Amino acid sequence: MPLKSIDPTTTSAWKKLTEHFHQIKDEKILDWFQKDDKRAEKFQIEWRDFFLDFSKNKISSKTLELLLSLAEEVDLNDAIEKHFNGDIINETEHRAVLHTDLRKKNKPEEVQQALAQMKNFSEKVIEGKWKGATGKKIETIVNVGVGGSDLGPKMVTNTLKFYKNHLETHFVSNMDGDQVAEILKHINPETALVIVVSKSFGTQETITNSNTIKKWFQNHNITDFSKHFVAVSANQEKAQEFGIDYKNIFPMWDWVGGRFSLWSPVGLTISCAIGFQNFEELLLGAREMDDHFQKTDFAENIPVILALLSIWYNNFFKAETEAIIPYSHYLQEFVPYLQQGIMESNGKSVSRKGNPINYQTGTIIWGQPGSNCQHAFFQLFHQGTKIIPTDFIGFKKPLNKNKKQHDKLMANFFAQTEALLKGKSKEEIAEELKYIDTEQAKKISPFKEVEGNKPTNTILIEKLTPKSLGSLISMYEHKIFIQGVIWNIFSYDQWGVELGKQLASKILPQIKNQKIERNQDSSTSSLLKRYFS
Ligand SMILES: O=P(O)(O)OC[C@H]1O[C@](O)(CO)[C@@H](O)[C@@H]1O
Repeated sequence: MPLKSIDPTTTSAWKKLTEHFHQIKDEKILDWFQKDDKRAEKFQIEWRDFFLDFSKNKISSKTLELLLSLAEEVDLNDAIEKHFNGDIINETEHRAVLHTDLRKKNKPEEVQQALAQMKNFSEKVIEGKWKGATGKKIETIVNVGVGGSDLGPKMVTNTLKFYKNHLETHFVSNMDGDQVAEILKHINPETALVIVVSKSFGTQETITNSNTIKKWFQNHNITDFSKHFVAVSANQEKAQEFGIDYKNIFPMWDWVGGRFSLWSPVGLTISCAIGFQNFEELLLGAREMDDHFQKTDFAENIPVILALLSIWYNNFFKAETEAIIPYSHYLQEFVPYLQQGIMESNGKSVSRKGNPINYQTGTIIWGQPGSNCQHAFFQLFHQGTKIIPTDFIGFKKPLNKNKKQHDKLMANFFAQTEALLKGKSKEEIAEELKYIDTEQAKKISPFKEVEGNKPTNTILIEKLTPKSLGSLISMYEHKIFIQGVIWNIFSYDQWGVELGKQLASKILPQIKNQKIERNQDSSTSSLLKRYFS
């Protein structure tokens, strides 16, 4: 059964939220804290090794109640059931959306087989039993893919660097040949293994980069590609046509979207880099979050609460962006990964009935690890004019036994959400400036004022492990789903991306033939002329 199509703005919850917004939009979160010493307790969720504090938001109990009734009115429960049941909820591609099946307890037979194949392969590579064409052990893995076939494996491999074995890992994704050239400069073809990841096996970037690497092997007199190339694809035929041995092809399925695929054989590089057991832990963490999402009341449900808060800011406060700030340097690639997940999924403007919609959907996601970003863009958070709801993600325990330094990092983590909440008042500034000449103090005082009242969520996790990372990724995956359901859009297609691909395929022959096509806009034509000259 397809998802229901309910325009959220026609629900009574939406109307009530609109009225409610006008009543509370200028209130100060800090005043609410002062009036209610139980506020933190009211707006927090403890789940396993996760703790979510969402009390530093522009919400009252009434707001939460109305947001929860919005979820009920659009029948989120029905959507969750259809999602996990494997109904065709990706209607425009006529597909089920079942990345959750890759990590559930009783996995489908084909998934079990693929996992066994991954385990066997990664163990062979790690233990040095997989030999290159000249008989040497594999030392370097090169993952070739783009979008979901790159961002997921790259993010997890790099985030879990602490758990990595001796294998060196590289990721080639860009059409820009400089990326692959720089990587090939530093690796030995005799000990390199390439994992070509492409669900379609037709993506220009991936095929071009793979061909470049093939040539590089040939230039080094290595022609037995079966020892140096494996592929992950839903298009086994095309992978074989490319020259990959059929025994070296791992499956992918049309019911797994590229940006949700790291749990499948797309995660083969992860499994090689951190070992299959850790890969299984990652799946387990995701499964536990799936269970939490599926079975917990909305009021206590982490992904539901995060999704509703985001809708509150996006659609009522008209916030245009949302930031995600992990206080762990290991999570450097987390935001670029989520940018694809969130923006490719929910950057849509047509309802599930096919009509244009007149309200905002997908938020713009950005961010970087703290504390670096405090010295980069946090000034704009504190004193800029924009509202930027932010998720702060931190870990209680450090991985590299340097507790003192971790305490300093975490002091910054807690201080930032406090500063964003409290700001700095005129009175506090006057007190600070009392020893300065009064004229000068008066002059600089307005520049030092910090308004505060900026919304944040704090997600505090016990420790960065494969399992907790699995839960964290799954948490955001479900947030994407919930928001798509409420916004009444299709989250699992990406037709917009196709247009650029089509136009590039028209421009390339013009470049090759140095000949401008007639029916093209004059800007593109003149740019091409300049490129030719
Ligand atoms: O795995 P493939 O088929 O090469 O596709 C790569 C990426 O291209 C897209 O289709 C569009 O950017 C993504 O959704 C996908 O992750």
